[in-house]
Amino acid sequence: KEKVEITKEQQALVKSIVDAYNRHQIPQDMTKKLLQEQYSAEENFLLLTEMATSQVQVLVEFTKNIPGFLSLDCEDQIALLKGSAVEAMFLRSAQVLSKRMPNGYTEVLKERVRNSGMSEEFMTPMFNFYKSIDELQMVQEEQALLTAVTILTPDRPYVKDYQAVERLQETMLVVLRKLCVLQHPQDPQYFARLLGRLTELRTLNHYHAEMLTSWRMNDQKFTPLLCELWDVQ
Ligand SMILES: CC(C)NC(=O)n1c(-c2ccccc2)cc2c1CN(S(=O)(=O)c1cccs1)CC2
Repeated sequence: KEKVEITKEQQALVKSIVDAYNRHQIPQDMTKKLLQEQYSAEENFLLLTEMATSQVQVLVEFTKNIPGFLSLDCEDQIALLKGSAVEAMFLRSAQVLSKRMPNGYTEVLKERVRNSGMSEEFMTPMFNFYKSIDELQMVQEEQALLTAVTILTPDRPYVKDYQAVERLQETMLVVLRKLCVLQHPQDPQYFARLLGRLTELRTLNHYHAEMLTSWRMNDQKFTPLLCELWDVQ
């Protein structure tokens, strides 16, 4: 039986990342707004725009707290944020949905997302992803570390110092694997399943790019931040 030990410094690393992850949550009132009275597709779209824009700001703050991130080359920091923003948004969305919310809230939230002018063809992969994350019932340490691992993916476009990013990601993966072994002793495949979600997440990048071009409401407006991030308009 493998004896898994988390070192003091690894504990400190997890603590700083989880604190950052909890400090930088999307304002609850935003998700509550989605739960209030019946909205039209246009209003749902606007709410998602607002939430996604807020999520990008939250993502930047969270990323700055990943130990070692700010020591990376500045242009690589931008390349990592730009390259992981969509995946981080879908991961955060899945984590919002897998939270224990008062019964019925989750369904209402899903209904609003479904009725936001998005083409049906993207609903299936997106909701399949949400379901596969929910099934994992991740604890907050795993959620925070998985988000950090996603951001620190070295093979994003325009990353120059691949090795530096790979070293940081490796540090996160070593700790995440230990946490999974300790948290899910009965499921030795848990860590592997967690990494499998990252592969599924990458496929959503492709759908997202098509989503943007195929948005049914032709007069939809994204915020300047989202346009900058996604190279649209
Ligand atoms: C929690 C936040 C980050 N999630 C969010 O904004 N969602 C959610 C979502 C999922 C579960 C619960 C609550 C919300 C579904 C979708 C988005 C955003 N995108 S988007 O960024 O492409 C977009 C931006 C503007 C128009 S469309 C479309 C799909």
